[in-house]
Formats: sequence, C-alpha cells, structure tokens
Amino acid sequence: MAEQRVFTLSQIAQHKSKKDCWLVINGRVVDVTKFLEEHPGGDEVLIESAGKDATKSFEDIGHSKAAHNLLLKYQVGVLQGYSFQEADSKVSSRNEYKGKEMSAFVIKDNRLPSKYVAFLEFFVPLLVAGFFFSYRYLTKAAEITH
Ligand code: HEM
Repeated sequence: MAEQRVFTLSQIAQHKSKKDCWLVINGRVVDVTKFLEEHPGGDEVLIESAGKDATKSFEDIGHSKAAHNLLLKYQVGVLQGYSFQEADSKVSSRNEYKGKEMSAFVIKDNRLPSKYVAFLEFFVPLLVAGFFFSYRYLTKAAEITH
C-alpha cells in the first residue's frame, strides 16, 4: 500500500530541484526524481511544478490509467488533510474512513426466481391445453344440441 506519511505544502516546497523533485497530485505526494528522465512529457514540465501542487497540470493533460497507477509507485506520502483508504479510492479528508471495515456484500439468491420459472414452465402449457380442450368440448357439445 502507498505511503501515508503526512507532509505540509511548505515541507513539499523544499523538494523542488532536478535532484530532488516532489509534486502533489490529488493529495498524493510523489517523489518523481527517478522518473524525470522517463516521463513521456519530458522532465521540464515536472521540474516547473516541483515542490508544488501539480494536480491541475496533471489532470489537464488527461493522463492515462497507467499514469495514475504510476503515482502510487512514486508516492511518498499524503498532503496534510488528505487520507486514502486504499489504492484507488477517492480522497477523504481527515482520516474520516479510518478503521472502517470493508462493507459486506450480498450474493443474490436466485433460487427463488428459478422456482417460479419452473412453475410457470410446467403449469402455463397445462393451463393453455386445459382451456383448449374445454373450449373444444364445449363447442362440440353445443354443435350436438343444435
Ligand atoms: C506537472 C505534472 C505533469 C505534467 C504537466 C505532465 C505532462 C505530460 C505530457 C504533456 C504528456 C504527453 C506526452 C506526449 O504525448 O508526448 C505526459 C505523458 C505522460 N505522463 Fe505526464 N505530466 C505530469 C506529471 C506526471 C506524473 C507525476 C506522472 C507519473 C508519475 C506522469 C506520467 C505520464 C505518463 C505515463 C505519460 C504517457 C501518456 C499516458 O500514459 O498518459 N506524468 N505527461
């Protein structure tokens, strides 16, 4: 799981060089020093935002899911006031979800509907046949009487 060390913006602002480059993206503090050379968008854009909240620049590009996943790889902590329950969860402020257990989920019991289906499959043709034969019987009976 990604690092949960808490940093303030002024602490992050200390890491604004090519040799020590941190950014804040969506509340995650990422150390991209080792990623500068690899960044497909070039190192300049990262260095420009070094030590700052680069969320807007990051989101404006429309980075892929892979790029978002890389944030987790380079994450060294969170910006003060942010907390993350798990890798992909939305930001929740001030540990609001801390200690919350995984919510239970219910597997839908589909035995009941299939019973109804069996009932219908059996009785509906029987009823139709019943109606048909009673209709035939009654019309025949009516013919004889006339
Ligand atoms: C100031 C913040 C950032 C800016 C302005 C920025 C800008 C860009 C730009 C312009 C491209 C497009 C390159 C091209 O198509 O030629 C790009 C691609 C990419 N960036 Fe960034 N970037 C930023 C931060 C990051 C961070 C922090 C990561 C990951 C740790 C990252 C990962 C990637 C990846 C993987 C691509 C390849 C395309 C994709 O998968 O979306 N970027 N970036």
